[in-house]
Amino acid sequence: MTSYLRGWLAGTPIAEEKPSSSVPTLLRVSPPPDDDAGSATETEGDDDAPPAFPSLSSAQRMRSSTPRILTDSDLMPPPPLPHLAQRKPGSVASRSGGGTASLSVLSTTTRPEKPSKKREKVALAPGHSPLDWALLKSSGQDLRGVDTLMRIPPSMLKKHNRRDDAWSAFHGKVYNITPYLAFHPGGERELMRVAGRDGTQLFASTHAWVNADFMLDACLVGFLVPEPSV
Ligand code: HEM
Repeated sequence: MTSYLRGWLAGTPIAEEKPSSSVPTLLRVSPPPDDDAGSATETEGDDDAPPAFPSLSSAQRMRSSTPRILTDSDLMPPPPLPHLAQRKPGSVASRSGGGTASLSVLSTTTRPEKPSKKREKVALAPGHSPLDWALLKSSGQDLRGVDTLMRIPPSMLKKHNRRDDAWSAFHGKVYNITPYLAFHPGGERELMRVAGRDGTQLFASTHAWVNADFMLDACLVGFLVPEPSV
C-alpha cells in the first residue's frame, strides 16, 4: 500500500501488487491522469509536491465560482404594488379584478376592544398586607365571634350586614368578614357588597383564583342551610 501511495505521488505507474493466495483478483488502480503533465511550471523534479486536487480540469472545479456578494435588491423583496400598499387593516379588499393576481385580506388584523369594568387596586393601610392577615389568622385571636359553628339560613345571614358585624356565604360556608375588611386588596366597599348574603357568584366573577376557604378559615361561623319550612 505504501508503495502504491509513493508511486501515485510520484506520478509513476504502479506496479501491480502480487495478489495473495487468499485474494483471487485485485483491480489495477492507477493515479488520475496529470492534467499538466507537460507543463514546465508544474512540479518537475519535486517528488513531494501533492497533485492538484480537484484536478485542474475537473467538472467540480469548473462548477465552483467565486461567491457573489448579495445586493440589497437580492435580499429584500420589491415593495408591494401601490394599490395593495394603500390597504387599511381590517378593510376587505375588492376582488373586482378577479383572477389569481388578487390577494384576499384577512379581516383579523384588529379586534374591537371589549368594554371592561376597571378593577381598582386599593391602597391598604399600613399593617394590613396579605402577610399581616396571615399573621393575624395564625395568632390564635378569635376572628369568628361565635362559640360554636352554626347552621345558618339566609334569614339569619341577612341580619349580619353591618360593617362591625358582617357575615357572608361562599360555597356554602358562612364567614365573619368583619376582621378581613381592612385587609381585602379590593377594598372594604367591594367586600361589603356581599355582607349579609351569599357572595359566591360575585366572588367567582371577580377573582375565581383566590382561595376564600384558605383566606378565611379562621373566620368560619357556620354553614348555609335552606330556610326551614314553617
Ligand atoms: C371574603 C371573600 C374575599 C376574599 C378572601 C377576597 C380576597 C381577595 C384577594 C386575595 C385579592 C387580591 C387578588 C390578586 O391580587 O390577585 C382580592 C382583590 C380584589 N377583590 Fe376580593 N376577596 C373577597 C371577596 C370579594 C368580593 C365579594 C368582591 C366584590 C366585588 C371582591 C372584589 C375584589 C376586587 C375588586 C379586587 C381588586 C382587584 C384585583 O386584584 O384584580 N372581593 N380579593
